[in-house]
Amino acid sequence: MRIGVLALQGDFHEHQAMLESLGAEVVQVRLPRHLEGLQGLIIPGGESTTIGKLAVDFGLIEPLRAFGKEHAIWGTCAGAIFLSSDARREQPLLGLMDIVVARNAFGRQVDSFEADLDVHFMGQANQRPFRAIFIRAPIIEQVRGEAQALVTLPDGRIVAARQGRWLATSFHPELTGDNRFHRYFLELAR
Ligand SMILES: NC(=O)CC[C@H](N)C(=O)O
Repeated sequence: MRIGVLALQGDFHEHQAMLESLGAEVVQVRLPRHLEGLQGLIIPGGESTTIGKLAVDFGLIEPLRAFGKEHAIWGTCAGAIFLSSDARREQPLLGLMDIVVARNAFGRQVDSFEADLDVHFMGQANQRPFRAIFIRAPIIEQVRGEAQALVTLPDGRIVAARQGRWLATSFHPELTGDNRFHRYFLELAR
C-alpha cells in the first residue's frame, strides 16, 4: 500500500517507520502533488498551530480536504486537532471530522503520561490493553453527527474517534512498539 505522512512538522518519521515495518510504501507529503496516488494519509503529532500555518503556506488546506473526501486520514494528537472541526480557538483546521477537541486538556502537571486503553473495538482478538502515550494531549470533548467514540479513559473522556474512514487519536501509537492502530488504519485505507 502507498500511504502518505504529512511531513510539515512533528513526529512523522516515527509513523513512517511503523508503516514501513508493516510493508507499506511511505511518501512524505509537503506539497499538494505528493498526495497523488496515495491510499491514505497520517497527520502526525507536533504542534497543531504550526502544522496548520505551514499547511496554509504550502497551499495544502483545500487539497487535503479534497483528498479526505475520498480517502482514509488518521490524525494523532496535533493531527487529530487539525482534522477536527472545532478546537475552540482560532487556528487553521481541516474541519473534516465532526469532533470538538480541547487542546492541552490534561493540564501542566501531567504533560505526559501513559495509560492502558481498552481496544475491543478492534475485534475480539484484541483483549490485550493498548499502552498509550499521551503528550500534551487533547481530549475529544464531543463527537457529533457521524463521528463515533472508539476509546475512552476510565473517567469517560474520549481519546479516540472515527468517522467513516477518518480516525483521530489523542495519543501516539507511533511511539510504542505496538502496531495495532497502524494495522487498523491500513484496513481503513484499503
Ligand atoms: N503531542 C502533540 O501532538 C501535542 C499537541 C499540541 N499540544 C497541540 O495543541 O497542538
